[in-house]
Amino acid sequence: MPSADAAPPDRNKRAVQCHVHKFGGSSLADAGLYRLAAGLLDDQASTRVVVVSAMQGVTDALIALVGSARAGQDWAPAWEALRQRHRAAADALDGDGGRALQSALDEEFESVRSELAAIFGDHSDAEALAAALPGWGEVWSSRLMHAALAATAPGWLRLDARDVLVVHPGEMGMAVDWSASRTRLAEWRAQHGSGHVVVTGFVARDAQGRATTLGRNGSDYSAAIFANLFDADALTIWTDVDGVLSADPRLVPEAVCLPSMSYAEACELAYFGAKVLHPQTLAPVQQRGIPLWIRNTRRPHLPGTLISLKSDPDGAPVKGLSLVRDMAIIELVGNGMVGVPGAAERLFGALRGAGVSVTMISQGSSEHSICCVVRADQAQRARDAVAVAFADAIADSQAQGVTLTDGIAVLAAVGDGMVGTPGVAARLLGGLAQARVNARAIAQGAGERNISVAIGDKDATRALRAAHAAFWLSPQSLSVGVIGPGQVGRALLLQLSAALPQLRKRSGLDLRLRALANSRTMHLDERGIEPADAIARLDGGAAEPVDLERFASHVRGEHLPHALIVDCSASPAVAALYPRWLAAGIHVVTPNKHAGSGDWTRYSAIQDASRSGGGRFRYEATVGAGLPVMLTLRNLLDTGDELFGIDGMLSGTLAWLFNRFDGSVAFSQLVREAQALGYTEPDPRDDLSGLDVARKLVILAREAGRVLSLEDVEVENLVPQALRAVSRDEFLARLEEMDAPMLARYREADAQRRALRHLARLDRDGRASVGVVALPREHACCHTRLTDNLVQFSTRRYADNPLVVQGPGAGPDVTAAGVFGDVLAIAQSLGSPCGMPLLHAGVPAEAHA
Ligand SMILES: NC(=O)C1=CN([C@@H]2O[C@H](COP(=O)(O)OP(=O)(O)OC[C@H]3O[C@@H](n4cnc5c(N)ncnc54)[C@H](O)[C@@H]3O)[C@@H](O)[C@H]2O)C=CC1
Ligand SMILES: N[C@@H](CC=O)C(=O)O
Repeated sequence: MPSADAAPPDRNKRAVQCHVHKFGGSSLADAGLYRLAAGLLDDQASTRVVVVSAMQGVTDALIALVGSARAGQDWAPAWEALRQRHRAAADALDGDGGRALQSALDEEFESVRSELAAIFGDHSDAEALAAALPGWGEVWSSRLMHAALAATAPGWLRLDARDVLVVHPGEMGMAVDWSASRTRLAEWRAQHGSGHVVVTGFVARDAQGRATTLGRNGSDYSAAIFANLFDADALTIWTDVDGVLSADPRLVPEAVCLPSMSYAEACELAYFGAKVLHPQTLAPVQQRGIPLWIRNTRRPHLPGTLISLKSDPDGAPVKGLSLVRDMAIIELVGNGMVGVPGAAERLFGALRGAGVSVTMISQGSSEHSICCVVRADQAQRARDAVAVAFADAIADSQAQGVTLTDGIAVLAAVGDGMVGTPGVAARLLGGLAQARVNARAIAQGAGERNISVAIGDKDATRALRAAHAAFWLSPQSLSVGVIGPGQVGRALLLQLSAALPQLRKRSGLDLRLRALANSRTMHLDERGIEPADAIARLDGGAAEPVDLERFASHVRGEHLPHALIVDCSASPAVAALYPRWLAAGIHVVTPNKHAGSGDWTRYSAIQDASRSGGGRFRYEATVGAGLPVMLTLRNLLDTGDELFGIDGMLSGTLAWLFNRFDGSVAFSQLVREAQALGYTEPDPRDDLSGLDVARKLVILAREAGRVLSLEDVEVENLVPQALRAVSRDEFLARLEEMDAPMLARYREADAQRRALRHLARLDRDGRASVGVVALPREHACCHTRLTDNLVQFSTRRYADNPLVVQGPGAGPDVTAAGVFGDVLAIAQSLGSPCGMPLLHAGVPAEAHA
């Protein structure tokens, strides 16, 4: 684009003299929207210039009309439909204003009818008419906008850009003849005055005086050209998005609207696929330093994005990410190219000759190969041209050949803040690596404003989301799924709901509940569910039948850096899925004891998957609920201590029952109370049979490196034989059958001044046992309260006087707190790879209409 004269004026030094506003077709779909647009021009600029696109869909309709006329088809019905649409809008906008607007439109529609007839009849002017005809939409639109504005304030002028704007075809699209256009505008203003003006976008005149258009996206370009010609202080492009977003929000739900960016950043993003701005648009405003706002017509209360000389000074290294799909890599490999001048020139000369545009270039310092990325639809042509150019070198074996790899996309990270900031590429490539996306080629210019990575097109969305997460989200962002909102799961959701705002604020921990499942249904949510409302969703219309495979892949997602599943069920079937989840990189936290105490092969698979770089596995709450039992054991062992034995009380339910049971209240009634308080397992027989405690002992023993399984534990079962095999409901109905034997046992112990306590023991030689013991009343275990667990670790360091962990060992709240602690431990261990600031500024994309 040829240079516009005049240096950028200092626009901060004076009040706004002239503000150019541009409305796109999406903002001008009907009469109501014209009025809405007119109502937005409430700035105090002394001159307001409004550049309009055609009504939504009209340019496409005109192009289709030209196509029909060329093909000899009947174009009249479509022409009439277009006319009626404009008449209706004119009627609504200019109802009482006489016939002036209608007759002007009628006259112009008649001109279009004649032009279509000429194209249909293959008149000698047909080509020129066909090129200019799509521009009529802007002419009509300017009339409608003029009517809408005239109703709000008098004195609006209307300028047909074809009267002043002179253009000629250039290498990069239509180029402006600035001098001729400026002179013509001055003449026009001298003739019409310098009031507020409505201008047709998209249209112009060529050097021969023929009407033409600026090509696709030409209306934004027109607005920038007129901002330059009017020497405006500001240009606002009103559109249907809130501004320039950090990434395409259809692909990245987390995309944010950027408050500001530099021309250079906007240009890079525009070149690399951000649809909101065409690169050509920027040059006329950049040359005169005119600030450009992108704002949403339907949400004018939002500030939009300001594009100006300066970048946002918030220090964020990357402003936006863009993706170009449907690309291919052309690679030339050759030993004979090493150190030989001119190979690159020959290659790019060949591509130029074939009319192929190169999007990205990458060459290793060995010069052994050079690759470039081109559009897929030009790839074969590009390959053939390079093969011909290097035919002699290939014949001489100086070059090995030219390869074409299709199915490529280019992901670009753009930002002025990248200049001189170490670690940007590391974060980008680290994000891609985490999402298991392979970088096929990488390019960064010495300008350091853009890092481009060629990737497989099938990975494009995943890559974009991963890269976005790497720059915009806290590295401690976790996508969370919760299974089993029963007693513990519910308590956890409430704790999450209460703690999350503070956690986010104080420590940058960003836990997003995105999935919830019970044994029947699940609810998956892309953006995140408020935990306190989550359970209601399982019964709502958005719930679906549970499918834990889909559940896990949703939680794993692609746009959050980490994923975590919390299993609050007591299901062995769910525990069986842990190895797969961990291997897929999903962290697992659980109070479910089946994984830690179940089948040895599965236990080993879980530990292996976790150790070999998959997700992390934490299950502190399986023993002692919220007490730091496992943590204490791990610390002892990790610091070199040696475990001799473990003994104590490991059941909250049994501790509570034996603390309360004094013969005055039936044992069965106490069991029912314990169940109602949420202390028991879903089936209380797991507690009463000693199985639950046996599981805990196995978990601790394995944590200490012992190979112990449930079958190895000697277990005393308190459940009468007749109740062991019946259903859970029948067991609960017949609970009273436990009363007599338990009362007898209590009386026998009481007679000996002893108290009943349920104890677990793991010996130095590996023997494990659990059961009820009548202890002297002075024994430490008889001085516990409520659900207290008491766990004694005898070790080399704590040989004479064991280390004791004591406190409440059951109940939804304390268990949930233990689970939450594990979640936080994992989240806190996920650090930023290179410690650079993230970009938090901006309006979240969820705010988008
Ligand atoms: N209650 C307590 O004090 C403690 C409990 N635990 C453990 O916490 C877990 C939960 O206990 P509670 O909340 O008391 O049990 P609960 O019976 O109240 O809740 C279990 C939940 O798991 C869901 N569920 C069961 N099978 C499922 C499957 N196959 N798929 C998806 N969801 C399934 C159920 O729908 C229910 O929502 C158990 O593993 C228990 O051993 C651990 C320490 C203490
Ligand atoms: N039912 C268990 C709950 C904790 O694991 C118990 O009572 O200890």
